[in-house]
Amino acid sequence: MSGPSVVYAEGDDHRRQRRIMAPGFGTPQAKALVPIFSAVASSVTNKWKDLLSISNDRSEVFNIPAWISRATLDAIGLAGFDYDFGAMDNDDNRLAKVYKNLFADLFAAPTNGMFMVGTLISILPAKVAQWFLEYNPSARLARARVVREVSQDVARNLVSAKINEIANMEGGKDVMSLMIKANLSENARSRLSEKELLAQMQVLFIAGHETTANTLSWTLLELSRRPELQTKLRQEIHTKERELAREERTEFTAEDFESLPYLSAVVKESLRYHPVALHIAKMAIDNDCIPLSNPITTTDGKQIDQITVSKGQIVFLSIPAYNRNKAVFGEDAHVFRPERWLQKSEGMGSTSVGVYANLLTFSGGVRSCIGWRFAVHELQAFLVEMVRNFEFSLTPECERIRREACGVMVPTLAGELAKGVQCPLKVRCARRDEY
Ligand code: HEM
Repeated sequence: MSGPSVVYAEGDDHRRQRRIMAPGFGTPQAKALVPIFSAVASSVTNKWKDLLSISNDRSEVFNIPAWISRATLDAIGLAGFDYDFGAMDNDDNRLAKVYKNLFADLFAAPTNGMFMVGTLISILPAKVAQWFLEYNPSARLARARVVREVSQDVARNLVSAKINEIANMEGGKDVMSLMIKANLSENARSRLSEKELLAQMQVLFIAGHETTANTLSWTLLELSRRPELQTKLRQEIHTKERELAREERTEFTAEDFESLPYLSAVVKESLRYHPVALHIAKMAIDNDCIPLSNPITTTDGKQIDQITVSKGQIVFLSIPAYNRNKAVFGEDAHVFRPERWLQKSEGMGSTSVGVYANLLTFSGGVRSCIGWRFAVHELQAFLVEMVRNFEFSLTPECERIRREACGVMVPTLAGELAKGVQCPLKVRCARRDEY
C-alpha cells in the first residue's frame, strides 16, 4: 500500500532512508508538536460537549475509535505535514473514508484463501508476487489498491506543495518539511527519490494514526473498567490545571505532562498491556543462536538454553509475551495496574529492551518505531484533554468487547465483526467537585 518506504527498505537503503527521516522525529520536534495534539484533541471534546448539551440525561454513548481515528488522522496531517485533512469536520474526507476500518477490513477473520495467498507470495519470485497482488480480484486486495491510489494522490499534492514552499524559503517545523530539508542537504546520490518521499508519507498516514487511535481506545476502556483509576488521573490533571491557572496559562506543555506521574504511569501501563503492534517477523541474515535467559524443556523432554536459527529462517517476536512477562512485571503482569510504574518492582529493572520504558511496544534496534516520541506526546495530550472534560463508563455492549488481531490489535464486538472496530463507552461531562 505504500511503495518503497522505510518499512519496505532493507540494509543500506533502510539506513539511508531512516537517516533522512530522523530530523523530524527527535525529542525537541516531538515536544514542539504538543500544542497541535492538544488542539486536535479539543476539537473532539468540543464536538462531544455539543452533543451532550442536547442529550436528555447529559450523557451519550460514543463509539470511541471511530471518533479518535479521525482525530489522529488530523493530528498526523497537521503535525506531520502542516496540512489540515479536516477529517473531524468533514464526513466525506477522502483519506478518512478509505482508512475507515482499514485494518479490520483487510486482515480480520482471515480465510483459508488468505493463508494460501500469504504462503504463495512468500515463495514466488518478487516480480510474480507483485503481479499477483496487483491483478488479483479479491475484495480485500482491491480495497488495498484503492487505499494506495487515494493516499498516493493526496501525498503527491502535499509533496509538491511542500517542495514549492521550501524553494520559496518557507516550510514549517512539520515532519515532512524537516525531511525534505534533510533530503536536500544530502549528496545527490543518497537523496530520497520523489517516489520514496511519497512512500514515506503514505506510511506515516497509516502508521501515525491507527496505532495511537487504538491505543487510546484501549486506554479509555481500561479507565472505564476501573473508575477509581480514572478519578485519580482526573484529580491529578485538575490539580495541574489549577496550577496553570495561577500562572495565567491554559495550555499544557510537554514539561507539564512530564510533571504528572500518574498520567505517565497510565500511558506506560496502557502501552505495556495493550501493545497494538503484536508481533514482528525478522529474518536471520546468518546462522546464529538465540540464548535463553531461562532454560526451557522441549516437547521431547530435552532441556535447552539456546535456540539455533539458520540463515533465512524467520523468527517471530511476540510483543505481548514480553510485555506481560511475570519475571519482569510481577505476578500480576496480566492485570492493568498503572501503580506498578510508581512503585517499580525488582523485575522491572532486570531487563533493558526497546526504546521506551523498557517495553517492546515500539520494538528496538535499527527498525524500532521512528514515531514513538510523537506517539507518547499524542497519547498524553489526548488523555489530558479527554479525562479532564469527561467521565467514561462501560456500556452493556462492553461485555462483548474482544481483541481482533488484524495488523494492529483493535477492539471489536463478539458477533458484530462485520461492523468493524467498536468500543462503545458512555460519556458524560466530568464534575469538578468530586474531590
Ligand atoms: C502507539 C503507537 C505506536 C506503536 C505501538 C508503534 C509500534 C511500532 C513498531 C512495533 C514498529 C516496528 C515494526 C517492525 O519492526 O516491523 C514500528 C515501526 C514504525 N513506526 Fe510506529 N508505532 C506507533 C506510532 C507511530 C507513529 C505516531 C508514527 C509516525 C508518526 C510511527 C511510524 C513508524 C514507522 C515509519 C516505522 C518503521 C520504522 C522502520 O522500519 O525503520 N509509528 N512502530
